[in-house]
Amino acid sequence: MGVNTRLVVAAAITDSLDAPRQLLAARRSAPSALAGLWEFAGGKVERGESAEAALRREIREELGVEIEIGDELVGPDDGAGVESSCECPVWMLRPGDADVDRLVMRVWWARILPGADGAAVEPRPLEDHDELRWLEPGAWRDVPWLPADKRIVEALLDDAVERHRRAYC
Ligand SMILES: Nc1nc2c([nH]c(=O)n2[C@H]2C[C@H](O)[C@@H](COP(=O)(O)OP(=O)(O)OP(=O)(O)O)O2)c(=O)[nH]1
Repeated sequence: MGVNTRLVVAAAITDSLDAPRQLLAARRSAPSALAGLWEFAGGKVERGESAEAALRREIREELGVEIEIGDELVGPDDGAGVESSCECPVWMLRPGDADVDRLVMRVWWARILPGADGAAVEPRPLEDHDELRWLEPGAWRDVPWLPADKRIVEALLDDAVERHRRAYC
C-alpha cells in the first residue's frame, strides 16, 4: 500500500505583513515527544476543508484570534498528490511509511486582526500550547523549534529581510 499524506497548515504570525519584526512562537504541550518544543500555530486540514479555512479554524481554536492571511512562504518540497491543496511545493515534515502518514506543511505569513471595537487582541494558549512568545528582531532562532521548523525559520528570516528592503529602501 502507498504512503498516505496529511497536510498541516500553519501561520507565521507577525506584527506587520509588509515589514515583519516580531514572530509568534508557540510551545507545544503534547504529545510528550514534542512537548517543550516551539512551533507555528496551526494543525491538520480536515477532509473536504480548504487549506485557508483550516488555518483560520486552527488559529481560532488554538489562540482565540482571527487573522489576516498574507503571502505564502512556499516550501521547496514536492507537493504533488496532497489532498485539499494546490500541487504547489510544500515543507516536508515527516517522510512517512506504510504505518505512519507522510506529513507536509504549508505556511503563510499572517497578522492578528483587531477586535470588533478596533482594539488589539492578544493571542492566548488555549489548546495544544502552554506558552506563547513574541520573538523580537534578532531572536527568531532563540527558542528550540521543532526540528522540521528550523529551515522554515531561516526562510522566514530571509523573506523578512527582503520585505524590509522593499518597504524602506
Ligand atoms: N502545527 C504545527 N505542526 C507542526 C509544525 N512543525 C511540525 O513538524 N509539525 C508537526 C507536529 C505534528 O506532528 C503535526 C501537526 O499536528 P497537530 O497535532 O498540530 O494537528 P492537529 O492540531 O490537527 O491535531 P490532531 O488532529 O492530530 O489531534 O505536524 C508546526 O510548525 N506547526
